Amino acid sequence: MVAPPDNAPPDNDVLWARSVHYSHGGSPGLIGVSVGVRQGEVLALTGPRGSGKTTLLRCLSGHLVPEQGEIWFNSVPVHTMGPVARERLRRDRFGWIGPDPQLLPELKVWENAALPLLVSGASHRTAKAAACEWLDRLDIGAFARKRPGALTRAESQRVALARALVKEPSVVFADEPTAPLHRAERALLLRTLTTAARSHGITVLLATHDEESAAVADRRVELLDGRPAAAAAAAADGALGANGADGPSDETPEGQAACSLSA
Ligand SMILES: Nc1ncnc2c1ncn2[C@@H]1O[C@H](COP(=O)(O)OP(=O)(O)OP(=O)(O)O)[C@@H](O)[C@H]1O
Repeated sequence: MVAPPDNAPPDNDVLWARSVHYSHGGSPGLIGVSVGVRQGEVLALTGPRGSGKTTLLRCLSGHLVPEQGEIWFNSVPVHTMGPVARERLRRDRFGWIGPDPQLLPELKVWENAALPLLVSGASHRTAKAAACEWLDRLDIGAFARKRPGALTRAESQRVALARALVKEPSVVFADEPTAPLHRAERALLLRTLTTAARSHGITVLLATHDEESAAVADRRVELLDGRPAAAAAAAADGALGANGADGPSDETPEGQAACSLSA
């Protein structure tokens, strides 16, 4: 049997990143971030506005290609994939929900929820059945035949959640999904997301700057100024010296690098 290379990602991490760097038109977005997520885990990415949460989600989900570093999904390198393969990966294995539901007003609610299946070529009947099942689970089945314009913001966000879950993806990326909601609605959406994910073995990466939202996660990773919070604090203290903030963690084995982000 051939031993895996030393730099291979751990088998039990569904998503794994090492020393990811990304800048937006020259201004740093991520500086040497490493993280691993296990299958079925709900991981909160926390940190203040502008700390790099969205940029990290977009790198992990293949929307953005890191300038340096590695991203692996189920031991397959994402950082070396071309745009078509990344697009296919996103379509087939990932779900996404952001702060804005972004429903198509001309489609019925069930059609919005079924979109990921419809664009993948599923039959109308299969897509409708799956969408209606998720809408029922999210307690909005009664709106299936309405247009999004008839829904409240909270109901629309639940449709967006149904759309993210309808293909039962491996990973759901949730970028501040509760941002537009009141407190009670926030709790309901998060409970629904985590219950659905846990019952279906779906991994969730939840970016949030809200402490109460982060509390639903199994584990959390805190970012500050595009770095792991601890590294950012050390850099601010000048404690990292000439190596720079990402120097030491870049040199560590993967496990240590990923764990350095764990709470
Ligand atoms: N498209 C962009 N162009 C230029 N700079 C950007 C762009 N997107 C993000 N940035 C910058 O990158 C840094 C990280 O932003 P990011 O959106 O990833 O943080 P965040 O923690 O998700 O913040 P928020 O909670 O406000 O969305 C910030 O300094 C931000 O201003």
